[in-house]
Amino acid sequence: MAPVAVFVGSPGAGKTTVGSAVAAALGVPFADTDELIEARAGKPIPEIFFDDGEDAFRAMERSVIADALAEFDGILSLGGGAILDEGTRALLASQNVVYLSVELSDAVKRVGLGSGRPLLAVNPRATLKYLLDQRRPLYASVATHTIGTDGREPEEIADEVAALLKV
Ligand SMILES: Nc1ncnc2c1ncn2[C@@H]1O[C@H](COP(=O)(O)OP(=O)(O)O)[C@@H](O)[C@H]1O
Ligand SMILES: O=C(O)C1=C[C@@H](OP(=O)(O)O)[C@@H](O)[C@H](O)C1
Ligand SMILES: [Mg+2]
Repeated sequence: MAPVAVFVGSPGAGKTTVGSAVAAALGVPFADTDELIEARAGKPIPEIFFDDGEDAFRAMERSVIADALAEFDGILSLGGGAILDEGTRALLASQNVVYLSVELSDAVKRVGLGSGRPLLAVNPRATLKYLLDQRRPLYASVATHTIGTDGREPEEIADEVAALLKV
């Protein structure tokens, strides 16, 4: 058993929103690793970062992703930083990976002032610029499909990805 597809991309790329819509369109289950991590840790992501630190979060993320890749048969959306971990990138090598790309301006608009992303709690625009510059090559290195999302509605993107995965 393995996921139908795994979604990667920056915070604000739409992994959670589009991944869930694609799962609904294909009639398969949806899971988001951020939710799986919160369930395993028994606390929200900002608390994990605050109490345990980013390294502990990444280790838990790698373990949750490894389990989901072995057991879960649906659409799996990852957190935006999952690909920073070399072990996680190695796990993705044999998977169908959809990279939702987004440029800075749309990413900033989408994450807005929303809470729940501890890395973007202070100066979100500058932080997102740094994250995007650092991570773009890593997203590209694990991607089997790259889908641009700038200026597009989630429904349109989900239709394109669902059609791609149906073939
Ligand atoms: N293509 C899009 N256009 C406009 N808003 C979007 C788009 N994709 C997602 N959003 C909105 O942006 C926010 C972040 O989306 P989310 O799916 O949580 O992204 P991610 O999981 O990649 O961080 C949500 O409020 C969502 O409704
Ligand atoms: O970019 C990151 O490092 C993170 C992105 C978040 O997921 P989203 O990309 O779904 O916002 C979440 O995993 C955590 O806050 C760390
Ligand atoms: Mg998400």
